[in-house]
Amino acid sequence: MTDPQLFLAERVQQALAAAFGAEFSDADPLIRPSQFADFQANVAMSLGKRLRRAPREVAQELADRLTEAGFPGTVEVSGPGFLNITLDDAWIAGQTAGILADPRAGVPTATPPQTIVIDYSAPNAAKEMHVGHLRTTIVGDCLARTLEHLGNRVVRQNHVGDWGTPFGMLIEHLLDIGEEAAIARLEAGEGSEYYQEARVKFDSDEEFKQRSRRRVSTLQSEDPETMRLWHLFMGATIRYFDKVYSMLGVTLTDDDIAGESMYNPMLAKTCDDLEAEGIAVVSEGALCVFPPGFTGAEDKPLPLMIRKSDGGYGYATTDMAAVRYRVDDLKVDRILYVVGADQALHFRMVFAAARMAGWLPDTVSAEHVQIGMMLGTDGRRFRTRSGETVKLTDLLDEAVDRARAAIADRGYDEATQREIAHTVGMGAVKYADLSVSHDSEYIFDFDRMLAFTGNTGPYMQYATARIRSIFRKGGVDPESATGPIALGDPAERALALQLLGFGPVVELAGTAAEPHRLCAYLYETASAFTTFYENCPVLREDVDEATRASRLALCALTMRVLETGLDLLGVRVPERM
Ligand SMILES: NC(=[NH2+])NCCC[C@H](N)C(=O)O
Repeated sequence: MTDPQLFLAERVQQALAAAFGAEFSDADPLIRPSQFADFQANVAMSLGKRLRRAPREVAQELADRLTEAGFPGTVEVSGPGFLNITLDDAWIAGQTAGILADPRAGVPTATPPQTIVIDYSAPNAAKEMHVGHLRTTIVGDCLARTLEHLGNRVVRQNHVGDWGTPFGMLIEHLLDIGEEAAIARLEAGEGSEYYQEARVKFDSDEEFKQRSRRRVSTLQSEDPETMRLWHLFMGATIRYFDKVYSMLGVTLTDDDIAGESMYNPMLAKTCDDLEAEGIAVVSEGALCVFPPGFTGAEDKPLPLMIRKSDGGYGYATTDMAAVRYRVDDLKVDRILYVVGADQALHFRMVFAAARMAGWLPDTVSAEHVQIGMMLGTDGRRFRTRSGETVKLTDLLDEAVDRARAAIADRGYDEATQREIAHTVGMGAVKYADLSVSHDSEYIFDFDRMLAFTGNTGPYMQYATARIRSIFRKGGVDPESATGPIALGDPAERALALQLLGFGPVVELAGTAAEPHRLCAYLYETASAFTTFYENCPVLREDVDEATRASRLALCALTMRVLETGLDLLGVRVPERM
C-alpha cells in the first residue's frame, strides 16, 4: 500500500467503524490534499448530520480512534470539523523506499488481467487522414501502452475505412492514371487529392460513372482482378499510414489492421440474425434497429440502419458485426472506441442495439473515448491557410523543423541536432494532444506546444534529461542510488509524497481512460523536483554522505517515474537537450 490517500481512507474507515459501528465502514472518508496539513478528511460534516451530532465532536472522536490505533502521523480537528492529517516523515520515507525497491515503482498489476480491445486511429482510405485521426492515434496508443503496463492483454484494432462504394471510382481512377503513378501518389500521402480527382470525374463523366458502378459490383463479388487492384490501392495507402505511425513512434503495426472489409463475410448473417431475433425490422425498405430511448424530431424513434433499401450494408452494420466478433471470438472484457466526439450518437445506438441482441453482455464494458475536435488558432476547424485539409506528414515535418530552430543555438553537431529535433517535435505534438482531457476541443498551436516551460512535452523532456545529467555529472549510476532515504527538508518530503502517487495515477489513467491525468501528475512531479533541486543540493561538496545518498535516491526515483510515465504517453526523452 503506497498511495497515501488510499492508506488514509482505509484507516479513517476503520476508525469510523470502531467509533460508530460497522455500518459506517464504507462511508467515503473524503480525503483531500490540504493547505494546512498533508491531507484533510471531511467526512465528519456529513456524518454529523446523519448521527445528529456536532461535526466537531464526531471529528474529535475519529481523531482519538485514529491515534489510539498507532497512526503514523498527527491528526488535528479544525474549523467546523475537518480532520487535518500530517503523516510522519518516517512513514513517508519507508513507503518511498518501498517503491524505490519495486521494479514497477508502485504501479499495480490488474488481477485478474482483462482482455481489452482498443479501436483507434482508424483513418479512411477513400478520404484523407486528417488531424482528428492524429489525435485518436495518439490517445489510443497511450491507452494501449498504459493498460498493457497495468498487466492487461491489449488487442489493438485499427478499424480503417477500406470498403464501400467510393472504391469503385477509386479503382477506376487508378486504372486511368496508371498503377505505378497511382501507387506513388498514394504512398506520398496524396490520397485526398486523388479522391477529389476521382470525384470530379464521377460527377462530370458519364462513362467513368458507369465504369465505377460496374466496379463496385465486381468488388462486391470479389472478382480476382478487382481484388488485385483493391489490394494495390490499400497497400499503398497503408504504407502512407505507416509513415505517419513511424514518425510518431506509435505502436500500431500492419498486424493491427482490422478494417471494415474484414467484416464483409459476417454482414449478411449480422442482418439475418438481428431480423430473426426480432431486434431489427424493415422500415421504408431498410432494415433497422430502433433501440429504446433514442428519438429524433417530433419524438420519432431513431433508426440504426443496418441494411439500406438497395440491399447495401453500411458503417453501422460493420460495427454491429465487430462487437459480436470482439465478444465471441476475442473474448474481450472491455472495448474502448477512441473516436471523434461527433460519433457519440452512433456508438450509443450501436451499444444499445448490441445489448438488446445479447451480443454485448453486461459483463463487457463498451466505452466511447470521445475525442474533441481539433481547432486552428483561429478557433475554427483546423485547416491550412488556403482552406484545405492538412497533410499529416507535412504537419509533423513542421513540428520537427520548429523544434530544430528552437535548439539551433545549442552547439550540437548535425546528427545530434536532427535526432533531438525529431524527439522534441514529436514529443510536443503528442504531449499537447494528451495533456488536455480527450473530449474537450483542442487548439493546435505550434508555439504553445513547443514552449520549453509549462505543461508541455519539451518541458517534461527537459526536466527528465536534467535529472539524467545530475547522474552523469556526479559519475553515479542511477541503479546504485538505493538510499537509504531520510527526509529532512520540506521540499524532500513533498517530493517523496508526490512520488507515492505514481502507481495510483497510472491505474486511474487506465481505468478512466484519461491520459491527461497522467500528464498532470507528471507535471506536478517535475515541479516538485524543481523545488527540491533548488533547495536541496545533491552533489555539492559540503553535503554529507548520508544526505547525498538519500537525495540521489530521490533523484533516481523521480527519473524513473518521469521516464516510465512519459513512456506510457509514448513520449521519448532525448539523452540531452
Ligand atoms: N469501430 C469504429 N467505428 N471505429 C472508428 C472508425 C472511424 C472512421 N473510420 C472515421 O474516420 O470516422
